[in-house]
Amino acid sequence: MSTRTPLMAGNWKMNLNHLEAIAHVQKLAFALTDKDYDAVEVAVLVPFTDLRSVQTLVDGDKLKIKYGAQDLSAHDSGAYTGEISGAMLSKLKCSYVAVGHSERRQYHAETDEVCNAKVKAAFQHGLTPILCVGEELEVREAGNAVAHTLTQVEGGLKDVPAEQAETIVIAYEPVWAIGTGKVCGAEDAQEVCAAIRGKLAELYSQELADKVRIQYGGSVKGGNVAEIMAQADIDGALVGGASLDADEFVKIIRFRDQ
Ligand SMILES: O=C[C@H](O)COP(=O)(O)O
Repeated sequence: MSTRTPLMAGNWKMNLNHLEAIAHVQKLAFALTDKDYDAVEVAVLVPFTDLRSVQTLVDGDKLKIKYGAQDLSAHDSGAYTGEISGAMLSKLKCSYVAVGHSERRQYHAETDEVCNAKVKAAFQHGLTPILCVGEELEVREAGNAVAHTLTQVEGGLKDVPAEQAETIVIAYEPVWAIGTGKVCGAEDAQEVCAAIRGKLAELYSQELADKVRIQYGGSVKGGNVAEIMAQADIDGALVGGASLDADEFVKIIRFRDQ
């Protein structure tokens, strides 16, 4: 049986200002119990402008909710207007940072090379990257979902040493299932997640592959999370829309009760 602790991460995307963020995290914290935290790791990936507020709340109330950002710069510092470095996120005690979310790849032209540089920057600053991968609809329809996704995994991990790679989180998010209400069938998601684990074994070792947490993302809700989490190679969810509703996100965290 897997010893991987499930990671349920809410990606708020560009939602909730710093005041709304406090209210939302307080609501989550009020609902969650030690039993929840013993079974599942809970994280929120928030807009940069929310980080300080969330940090203050988490620190002040000694909350067990982890937090992080949705992107970081590949650079450490310098003339990169509008960018936020890994060092800055680390200073705010972020645990996680998403890298290569499909919305970054699509709207900001992030390539596998850029994602690879960001994965390295995250590790360099003590952050755990959540590397997002997944195919567009036409790629799936052409039968190339696995090959496409594995290319992204390999590209994102290029020259990343094993001692870092073993702590990465990979989120498999088929682009056509994001925010559309169309969930990837649990068996289809398992097929790709198993292939990702196989690729990690090929690139590193089976022992390392067995340690890495692989999330599924794409229209996850309380009503479908149990079936997704029942798959052998799925170790959590990266949740967009449903994470903005505290009650729904709590249901996802309590997937064993659904
Ligand atoms: O990062 C989260 C994913 O993009 C999934 O978003 P969604 O749950 O709204 O489909």
